[in-house]
Amino acid sequence: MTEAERYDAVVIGSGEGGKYLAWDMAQAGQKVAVMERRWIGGSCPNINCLPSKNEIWSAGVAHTVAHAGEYGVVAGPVSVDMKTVVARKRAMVESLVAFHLERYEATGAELVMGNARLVAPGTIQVALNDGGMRRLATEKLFLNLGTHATIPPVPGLAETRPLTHIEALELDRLPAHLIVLGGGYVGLELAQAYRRFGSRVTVVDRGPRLLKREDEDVSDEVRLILEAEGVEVLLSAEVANVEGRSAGSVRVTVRTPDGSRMIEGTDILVAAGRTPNTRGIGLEEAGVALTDPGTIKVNDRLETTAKDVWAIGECAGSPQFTHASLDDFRIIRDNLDGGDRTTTGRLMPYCMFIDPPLARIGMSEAQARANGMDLRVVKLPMKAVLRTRTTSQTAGFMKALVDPQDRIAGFTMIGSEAGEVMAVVQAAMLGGLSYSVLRDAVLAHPTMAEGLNALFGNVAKR
Ligand SMILES: Cc1cc2nc3c(=O)[nH]c(=O)nc-3n(C[C@H](O)[C@H](O)[C@H](O)COP(=O)(O)OP(=O)(O)OC[C@H]3O[C@@H](n4cnc5c(N)ncnc54)[C@H](O)[C@@H]3O)c2cc1C
Ligand SMILES: NC(=O)c1ccc[n+]([C@@H]2O[C@H](COP(=O)([O-])OP(=O)(O)OC[C@H]3O[C@@H](n4cnc5c(N)ncnc54)[C@H](O)[C@@H]3O)[C@@H](O)[C@H]2O)c1
Repeated sequence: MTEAERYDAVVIGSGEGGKYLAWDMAQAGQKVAVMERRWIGGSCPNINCLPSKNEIWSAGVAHTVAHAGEYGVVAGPVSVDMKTVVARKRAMVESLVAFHLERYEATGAELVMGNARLVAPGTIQVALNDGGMRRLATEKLFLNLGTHATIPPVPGLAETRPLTHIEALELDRLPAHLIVLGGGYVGLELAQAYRRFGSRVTVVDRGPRLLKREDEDVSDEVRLILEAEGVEVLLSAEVANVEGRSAGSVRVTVRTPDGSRMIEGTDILVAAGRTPNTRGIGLEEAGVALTDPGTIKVNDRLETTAKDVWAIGECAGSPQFTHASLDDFRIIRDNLDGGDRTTTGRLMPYCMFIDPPLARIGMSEAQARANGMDLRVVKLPMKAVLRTRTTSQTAGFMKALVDPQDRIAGFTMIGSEAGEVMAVVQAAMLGGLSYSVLRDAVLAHPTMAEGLNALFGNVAKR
């Protein structure tokens, strides 16, 4: 066996947090290597966030053009060329990969393309993609392994060769009837996009409502928005079996409270949650314990059960967002620098990119009530925000929770520009400001954020 090459730090997986950590440590003069088996820069730029938002934007353009007449603009019949949709996305991904390669070059972090596994504590073996093997020994090890789409153990499902988000974002043809298994983030974003491209779309979820982490009024509004565009939504629908072949003909038998039903489609997309990439790579043998769902066991400083081994992002059970993985990097970096930062209590915003988008920061109303919190809840329909009258985007609402000390405990918005408006509220929350600051701020007219004046104007005084 060849002697291991020595490194100060090795990162397995070039996801968001891992690559920033590698670049940061390498720039500080350390000898750092990043092992990546496929996606240079991780999932976000290659197969997840940015490719999906790219194609969702194309779908939005199709929708706008199809509805141009409502705005007095005369356009001809609309058709979508999926080959061009995918080509635009691929060009973006290529440019992002090039950007990442430049960062590796500039920082001096070494990118090693291959499949890595731990063969002993602190020793990693990489099966190189272009053949051969390398062994690296490291002082510090960072695991940024990510997750992959879960294929639920539904009889016949795997045999249909279902699409996951990866293949769905590479489709250069339009499915005639796309069945989407799972009404969460991935399922709903892609369901609306494919509906806008021109597919018939049916979403099947076993839960009694969409987006179970959100309040019921939020789930109901999202469902109304999607159904208004012709997306069929089947809830409390347990999938009994699936037959056929995706990209051809699939038959999905579902059991609902109203009895069994068969849905026939041409393609099936599985969007039923994620499974960590933590099995079979020697983690437990090297003292890195896993939790029951297979995420890496970490404390609130993202330290694993093994000495000098940290975990980052989805494989560490962090919230499944790119910005969470990025913040994991900051926590580890600052603690290595003598700081004392933890993941406890961090504010984690998110935005689901259906149109109009759903954004949330802080608590939901249901969470607050379950915690017995004494909160004032205020709501404002988006049609009360005058900007929406100018754009005809009146669907949705804003909702805020205000605590007894007049601080904002949570904010949810379904509406145009929701992610941007949420950032304003987030800044107020981070600053510990009273809700009255947003109620009384002079906000530019007519903007979506201007609605915050009226929303917080509804808070009853104590
Ligand atoms: C369709 C979709 C859309 C999304 N959209 C958004 C969004 O809009 N906004 C948002 O915030 N989040 C979004 N997410 C979630 C987001 O993409 C992830 O939370 C984010 O990319 C963080 O990932 P990570 O850092 O944990 O790991 P990843 O970025 O997944 O990186 C892990 C890397 O490790 C590599 N790897 C794993 N095992 C090995 C091994 N043994 N050897 C070598 N390499 C290995 C993998 O190839 C991968 O590149 C979306 C997810 C999906 C599925
Ligand atoms: N815009 C964003 O930030 C964005 C976009 C996409 C994904 N993501 C992240 O990725 C994560 C994973 O997304 P996801 O959509 O795969 O998971 P999810 O957890 O959001 O939704 C999965 C859905 O599938 C349903 N489901 C599971 N098994 C089923 C079965 N056998 N039959 C019918 N329904 C079933 C669940 O009830 C749930 O509603 C999200 O939680 C999110 O954190 C974020």
